[in-house]
Amino acid sequence: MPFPKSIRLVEVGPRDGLQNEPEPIDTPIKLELIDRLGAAGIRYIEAASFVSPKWVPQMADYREVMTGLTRRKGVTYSALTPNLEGLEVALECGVEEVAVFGAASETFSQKNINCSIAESLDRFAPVLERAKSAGVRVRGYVSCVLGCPYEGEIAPAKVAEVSKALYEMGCYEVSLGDTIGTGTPLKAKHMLEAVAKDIPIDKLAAHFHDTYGQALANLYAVLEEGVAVVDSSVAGLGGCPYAKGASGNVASEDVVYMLNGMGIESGIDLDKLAETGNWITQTIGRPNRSKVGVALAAK
Ligand SMILES: CC(C)(COP(=O)([O-])OP(=O)([O-])OC[C@H]1O[C@@H](n2cnc3c(N)ncnc32)[C@H](O)[C@@H]1OP(=O)([O-])[O-])[C@@H](O)C(=O)NCCC(=O)NCCSC(=O)C[C@@](C)(O)CC(=O)[O-]
Repeated sequence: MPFPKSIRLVEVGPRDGLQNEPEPIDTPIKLELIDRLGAAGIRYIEAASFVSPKWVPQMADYREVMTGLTRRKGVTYSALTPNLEGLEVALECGVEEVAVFGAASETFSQKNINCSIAESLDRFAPVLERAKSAGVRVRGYVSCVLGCPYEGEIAPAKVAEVSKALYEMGCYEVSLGDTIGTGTPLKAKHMLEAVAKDIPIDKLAAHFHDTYGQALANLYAVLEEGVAVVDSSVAGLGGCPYAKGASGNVASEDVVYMLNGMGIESGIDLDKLAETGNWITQTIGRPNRSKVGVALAAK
C-alpha cells in the first residue's frame, strides 16, 4: 500500500493531553490552547470530555469549554461522550461531533468506564441513535489495542471484534488506541491487518501514546498500510487517568515534522504548532515532550 498523500490530524491535546493533569487548569487557558491550535492550521480538535467530574475532575468545565471556544471556519470541535447523559449536555452545548470510547480489554473497560465491554456497547447504541437523530457524527475509540496495563497482551482478534462492533453500530471512524504505548511497529501492523479485515482502512485512525518511545515508529508502520488519520497531542501532553504510568500521545509537532519530511500533506504550520507547544507547557509548568518543539525553540 502506498503512503497516503495527505493525512487528517486529530489534535487531542485539550482533552487527552490535559485530562490527567493533577492541578486544575483554568478554562481560559484551555480556550486559548484550542484557539492557537486552530490558528496553526489544525482542522480537527478534540476539545472536551462530557464525563463524570467525579471520575475526571480536570474535564469538569466541559460546558464552559464547549460553549466558550471561538469556532473557526473549517474546524471540527469534538468531545467525548460515554453515555446518553453526557451526549445530551454536549448537544445543549452545540457540539458538532462526539466520540464514544470502549476497550479491547475487559479489565480496562471496568476501570475506565465502570462496565464490561458488552455493557459498554449496549450503552453506546442509544448514544449513536440519539446523535444520528441530532445530525451529529460519532467517532469510536478502542483502547488497549497493543496492550493493557492490567491484562498485558491483547489479542488482535479482540481488537478487531470491538472495532467491528463500533463500526457496525454507526461510528464513522474507529480510532485504535495504544493506551500505554507498549506497541512496536510489527505488532501495530499485525493488529491493523486484523482490524482491516472488517473495516476499510480509510475508516481507521491511529492513536498512539509514546510511553516507550515507539509511537512515531508505530505510526510509520501503519501509514505504510494506508492509515490516513492520526491522533496526536501538542507537546506530547497527556496520559490516561486509568492507565498508571502511561505518558502522553505522540507529539503533534513530531508527527508533522515526520510527515513534512515524507512529503505527506497535513495543512499544519509547524512553527505555529511548535510555538503553541512551548506556550502551553510553560503555562502549565510541564516539560515539552516534543523533540521537534524543543529543537525549534532552541534555534
Ligand atoms: C462512564 C461513567 C460516567 C460511568 O460512571 P458510573 O459511575 O458507572 O455511572 P452512573 O451512570 O452510575 O453515574 C454515576 C454518577 O456520575 C454521573 N454521570 C454519569 N454520566 C455522566 C456524564 N456523562 N457526565 C457527567 N456526569 C455523569 C451521574 O449523574 C451520577 O452522578 P451522582 O448521582 O453520583 O451525582 C464514568 O465511568 C466516567 O465518567 N468515566 C470517565 C472515564 C474517562 O474519561 N477516561 C478517560 C478517557 S478515555 C481515554 O483517555 C482513552 C482514549 C479515548 O484516549 C484512547 C486511548 O488512548 O486508549
